[in-house]
Amino acid sequence: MRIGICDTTFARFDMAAAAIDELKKNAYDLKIIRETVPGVKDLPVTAKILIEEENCDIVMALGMPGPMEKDKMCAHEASTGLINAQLMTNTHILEVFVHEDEEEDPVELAKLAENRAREHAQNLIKMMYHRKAMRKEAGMGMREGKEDAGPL
Ligand SMILES: Cc1nc2c(=O)[nH]c(=O)nc-2n(C[C@H](O)[C@H](O)[C@H](O)CO)c1C
Repeated sequence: MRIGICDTTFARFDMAAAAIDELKKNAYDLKIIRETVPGVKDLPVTAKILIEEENCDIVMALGMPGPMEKDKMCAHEASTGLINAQLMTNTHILEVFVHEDEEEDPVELAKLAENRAREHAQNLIKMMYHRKAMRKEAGMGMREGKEDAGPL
């Protein structure tokens, strides 16, 4: 299994390291290919290159949009790009974004970034190895990085 990881220097936390650690703890036949780029708008092409040129079976794209309006616009553009890259390649790219203004306290923001990266890595494992486990969570209000919302 070849897993692509792309992340940014703009982010203020090394989410890729957390995701890679989580993947290695939960799966064994992994080859992880990591590319770091400046920011979220560089992630779509990087993910597509990981799929098409590095033959990755799935990709995690990790980034941190800043708090300004222009940052949120940037994140939206990046998300659209990531969706296009998935459709063009018929390959999942898990978008793992932590917005800098999701938490006031930098300690809490770091915890959120770590947890969200790890929980998306766990999702990747389920998607690639344990699809039944994913199915069991349908409609359960699952969230990554914070408390699950839970089912209605
Ligand atoms: C405004 C802006 N905001 C962000 C951001 O919030 N998070 C991020 O990761 N990158 C941002 N960037 C940089 C772009 O994503 C990209 O790196 C540059 O436009 C170079 O292609 C830009 C230009």
